Amino acid sequence: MCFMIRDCIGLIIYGDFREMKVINQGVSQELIADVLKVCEEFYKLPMEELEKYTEEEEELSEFEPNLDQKPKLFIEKEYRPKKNGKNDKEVIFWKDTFAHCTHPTKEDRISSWPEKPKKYREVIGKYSEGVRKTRLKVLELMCEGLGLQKDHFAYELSQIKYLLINLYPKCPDPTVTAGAVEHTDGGFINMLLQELGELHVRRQKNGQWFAVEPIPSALVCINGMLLKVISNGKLESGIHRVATNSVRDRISVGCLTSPACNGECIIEPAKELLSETNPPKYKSFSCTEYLKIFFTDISEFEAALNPYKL
Ligand SMILES: O=C(O)CCC(=O)C(=O)O
Ligand SMILES: [Fe+2]
Repeated sequence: MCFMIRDCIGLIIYGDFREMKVINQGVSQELIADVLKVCEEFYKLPMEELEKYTEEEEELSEFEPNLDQKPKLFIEKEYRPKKNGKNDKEVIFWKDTFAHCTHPTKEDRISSWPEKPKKYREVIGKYSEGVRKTRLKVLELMCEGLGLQKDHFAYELSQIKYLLINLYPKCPDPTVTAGAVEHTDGGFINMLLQELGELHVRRQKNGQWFAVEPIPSALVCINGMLLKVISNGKLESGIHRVATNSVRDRISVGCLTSPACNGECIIEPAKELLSETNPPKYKSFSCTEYLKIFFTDISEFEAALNPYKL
């Protein structure tokens, strides 16, 4: 289904509203091309340069973005088989990820971003600002659709803006590797820039997977689990996975929006949505506590929500 809505943002929405693409969204095609170029150049830097951002024994699953998050690079140095927690099958993970906070784009924060490639700070700064505006708009539209105040996600709930630059190197045998195994994202919304396909999402109704074809200058929005909580189950979280390919390196850039992880932020179904006929499906919980479960329990897609279900 594809339709245009106010302010010329176009949303291409897949059946059950868990994934959609945003077009005409205020981040120009030139800027998108610059972002992909600068990300590609980043990963081509000499290893000594890249290693400035790696921390020994750091696992991707352990990261907890906070406002002071320094840039970190998670490299699959050996690309060796690991267990996929969900079904215990061995898969070779085939992805490196460079991650850092992007907003507010304060001087001291930007000074921790890479100085190389030369245009990294300028291009990523511009892009994150553009995506921030689009993301606010999309969240406002979701509020409108749900019947919430349009600033429901503003402030504390969307304090963390996190950028993930994923590199999936071309792979000799895509049948034994996974770019990303099936998962749901933990925050509210992930706005993804992808130049090549390989992203697949799963239909809730029949469990079938289908490929999300890239559209130049479109961002793919994936609902995270917390959106399910705030909407009291009305919006589903998007289950997705990434395959690898043997032809070209693939780069994707995710912009995640999550609540503050300062131990104080409380997540709960929006009170305006609750009634006798729509009682809360989740109790209130601390975002920090939830994230700990999210990063450790991968036994089910939504395992992190289990303790809070009513
Ligand atoms: O590379 C992609 O298309 C998706 C990456 C992803 O799932 C994520 O950043 O959470
Ligand atoms: Fe994801």
